[in-house]
Amino acid sequence: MGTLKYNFLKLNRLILLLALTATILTFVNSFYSNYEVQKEQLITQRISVNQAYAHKLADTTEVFLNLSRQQLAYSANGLGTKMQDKTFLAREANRLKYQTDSFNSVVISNATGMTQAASPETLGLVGKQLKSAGSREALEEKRSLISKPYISTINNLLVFISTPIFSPEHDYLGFVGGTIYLKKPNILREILGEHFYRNGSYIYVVDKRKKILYHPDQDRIGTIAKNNTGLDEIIAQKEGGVSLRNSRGIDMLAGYATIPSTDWTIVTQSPLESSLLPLTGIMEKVILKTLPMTLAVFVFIWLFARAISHPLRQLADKAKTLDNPAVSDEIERINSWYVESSSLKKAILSGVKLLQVQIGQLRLDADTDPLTGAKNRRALQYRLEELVAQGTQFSLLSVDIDYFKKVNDTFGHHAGDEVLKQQVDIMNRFSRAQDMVARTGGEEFVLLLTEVSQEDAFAVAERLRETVSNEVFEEVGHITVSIGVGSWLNNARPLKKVLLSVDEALYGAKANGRNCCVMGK
Ligand SMILES: Nc1nc2c(ncn2[C@@H]2O[C@H](COP(=O)(O)OP(=O)(O)OP(=O)(O)O)[C@@H](O)[C@H]2O)c(=O)[nH]1
Repeated sequence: MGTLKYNFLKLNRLILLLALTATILTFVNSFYSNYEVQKEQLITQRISVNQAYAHKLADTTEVFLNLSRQQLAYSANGLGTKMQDKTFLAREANRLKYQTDSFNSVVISNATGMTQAASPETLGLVGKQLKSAGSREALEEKRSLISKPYISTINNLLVFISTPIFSPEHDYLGFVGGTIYLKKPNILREILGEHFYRNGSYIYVVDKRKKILYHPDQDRIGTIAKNNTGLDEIIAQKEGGVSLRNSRGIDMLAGYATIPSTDWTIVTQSPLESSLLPLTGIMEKVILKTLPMTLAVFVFIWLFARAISHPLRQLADKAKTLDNPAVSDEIERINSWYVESSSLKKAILSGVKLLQVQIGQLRLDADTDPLTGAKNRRALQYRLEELVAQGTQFSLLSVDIDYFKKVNDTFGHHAGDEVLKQQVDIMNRFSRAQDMVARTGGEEFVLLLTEVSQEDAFAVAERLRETVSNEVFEEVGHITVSIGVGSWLNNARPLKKVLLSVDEALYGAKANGRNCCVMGK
C-alpha cells in the first residue's frame, strides 16, 4: 500500500496535479467571474432598456393627455357663448367623442352639475345631476383636471379629464369632460398595451396610492398592488430602474417613469429568467474561447513538469548503481538544466567520487597484507581462479623462510617483521606487472609467475633463493629460504592438485635440509 502510494507521488505527477488544480480553479474562477459580469451586464442592459421604454411611454401618454386637454380647452372656449344651445352642445359632445379616440364618453355640464349634453347618448345622462367624484371635483376646482381613478355612477372604473367653461365675462358656466374607462377598450390600452409582451415582459401603470390603472391582466385594474418588493421605490422616485420580485413571486427587472401631469408611474418589466437567456449562449462562447488556451497551458505545464522531473529521475536511477565504475560518466552526461538538479548532480558526483575512493581503499585493504604490502591469500586465490578461468598458464613459487622462529627469538619480533618486509621487497624484484607476490602465512610467501614454464620458474626460484641467501638483512644478517615450485598447464591438472604438489615440493625442500628449491611432482 505504502509503495503504491509513494510510486504515485512522483514529482511530475505532483506538479501535474498542482497544475491541473490551478488550471481548473483558474478556469472555474474565470468562468464564474465572466458569468457574473455578463449576468450583471444583461441585468443592467435590460433595466436600462425597460427604463428607456417606460420613459418613452410616459412621454407619449403625457402628449396624449395634453392633446386631450387641449381638445377640451378648445371646445370649452367655443362653448362659453353656446351653453343655451342644446343642439350645439349635443353636436359638440358627439364631435369630441367620435372625432378622436381619446375618450370613452364625453359630458357637458352646467355650473350646478346638471348634464347638458352627453355622448354616447345611450348613457342617458342628459338632464341628470352628475354626482361622481370627477364631476364634483371639476365643479369645485373650476380648473383643468385629470381625476384620480374612481367608480362612476354607472359602475365604470374611470378617470375623468375636464376643463371649465367660462363666459366671455369670466363667469363660471360649467365644464366639458371626457372619461377614460380603465376596464374597457381605451386609448391608454392602445398606447401601452400593443407593444410589449415578448419574453414575458409587460407594462402596468400605478398611481401614487399603488392603485393599478393599467395592467395586461384586466382583473387587476383598479386593485391596489401588493407584495411587490420594488413598488415603494418606484413610487418614491420619478424615474429609474430596479430589480424586484412581483406579487406572483417572479423576479423582474423593471424600468419606470412618471407621467408629469398625473403622477402616474408607468412600469415596464421583464422576467429575470428570460432576460438571462442569452447568458447560456454567451457562456458557451466563453468556454469555447477559453478552453483551447486552458488546454494549451495545461499541456505546456505537463511537458514542463516532465522536463523538471526527468533529470531528477535519471539521477535517482544512477544513485542506485553507485558501485558501477562507469556511473560517474553516466551521471556526468545527465542534462541537469536547472540550478537545483545541477546542485544535486554535483553533490551526487562528489559523493560517488568519495565513495569510489573509499571502495578502492577497502578493496586494497581487503587484498593486502598490512605488514609487508604484499597481496594476501584471498587476493592470490582470486587471481589464480581468474587465470584458470582465462586458461592462462602460470607457475607458483612457494617460498618459506628457514628457521624464522630463531630470528624472532634471537633478534626480536620487530627485527623479524623487518625481515619479512625485506623478503617481500626482494620477491617484488622478481615480479613483473602480470605477476603477483603474496604473503600466504607467517613467514610463507608465493610468487605467481604468469605464462612462465615450469623450467623457467624453477630457474627463477633458484635465482631468488640465491639472492636471498646473499642479501644482508639489517640486524639479522643472512637468512635462507626454501622454495617449492609447481605449474598449472591449462587443465593438465586441476588447480587444487597443483597447489598440493607445490606444498609437497616445499616440504621436500625443507626435508632436504632447507636453502634449496624442489620441483613439484
Ligand atoms: N616477527 C614475526 N614473526 C612471525 C610473524 N608471523 C609468524 N611469525 C613467526 O614465524 C615463526 C615460524 O616458525 P615455524 O613455523 O616454526 O618455522 P621456522 O622457525 O621458520 O622453521 P622452518 O620453517 O621449519 O624452517 C613463528 O615463531 C612465528 O611466531 C610475523 O608477522 N612477524
